[in-house]
Amino acid sequence: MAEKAAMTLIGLKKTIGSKPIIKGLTFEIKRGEVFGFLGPNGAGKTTTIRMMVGLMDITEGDVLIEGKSIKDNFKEAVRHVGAIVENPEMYPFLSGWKNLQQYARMTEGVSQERIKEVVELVGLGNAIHEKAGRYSLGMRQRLGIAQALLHKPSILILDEPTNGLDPSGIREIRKYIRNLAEKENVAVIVSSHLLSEIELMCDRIGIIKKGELIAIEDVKTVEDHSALKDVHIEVHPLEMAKDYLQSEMDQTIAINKKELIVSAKREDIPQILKNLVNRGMDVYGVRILQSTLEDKFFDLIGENAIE
Ligand SMILES: Nc1ncnc2c1ncn2[C@@H]1O[C@H](COP(=O)(O)OP(=O)(O)OP(=O)(O)O)[C@@H](O)[C@H]1O
Repeated sequence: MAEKAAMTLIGLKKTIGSKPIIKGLTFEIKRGEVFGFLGPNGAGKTTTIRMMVGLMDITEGDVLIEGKSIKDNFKEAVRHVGAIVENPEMYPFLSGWKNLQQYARMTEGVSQERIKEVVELVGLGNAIHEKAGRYSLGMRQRLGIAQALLHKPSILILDEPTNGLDPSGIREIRKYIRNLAEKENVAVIVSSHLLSEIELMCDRIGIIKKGELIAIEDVKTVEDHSALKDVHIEVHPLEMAKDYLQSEMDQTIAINKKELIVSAKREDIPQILKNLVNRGMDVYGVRILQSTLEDKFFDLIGENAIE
């Protein structure tokens, strides 16, 4: 999986007029990982991405791509980048295949073999021979990704790739993005203002708010079985269960409507339930509440997520 950094941001800043838009971003993205760049509208994702790909001047700091500074060594640096920042340009009256060939002609060293390979990677199959103008939004996105991959970049940057897609389109894009991070060992950066749309495709998510990076979260953190969790137990009689567990477990137990809320480790739950049942109490249900990445996201960016 993840290895050396494909892209490094060092104290990246952007000021427009006298307004600081990006206030010093420092982080790195490794090959083989899908990195989510998440933040509410106006947080500064597009501005950062435009600097990452050289579409906008950097006010201060730098972006290194495969170790090359985009400021000092622009040509060498952007050679490694494939990106879709605005809607991918394509000729609607040409097939997807012809579109790719057209593009390949303008790009150095792209073989016919490579075109076949990228079509395979994004799963366009036979649809590649249909006119691009008839493609669904999801298919257009995939053709755009194929195009961005032609020159074998080590970083692929997609600004809001799930925007406007329906749930099945999002599922498809997710599958192909994961697939190409693994098969092509590229670093993929996807931006979004909706956690739910990118959570399942990312290895890590960087959260940006008002031009600052406020957290980087591992998405696939292994569940910690020794951590205390709020266990909600629907049991009858409630008071009897409460008294029993309080004296037995020596801890405060809360009551929420018909449920007890016990703070316990996962491994202790079976014994707690057995004890209740053995003492003649009826257990109707058990739920474990754990804080999700979503809770964390809202905690971090605050209630006014959309500003
Ligand atoms: N040319 C500009 N002049 C002045 N302010 C700008 C300019 N471009 C962007 N901004 C401001 O910079 C901030 C960040 O914008 P940016 O488009 O990068 O955010 P974003 O996170 O990509 O949001 P969205 O999801 O809405 O695209 C916003 O407050 C925006 O108004």
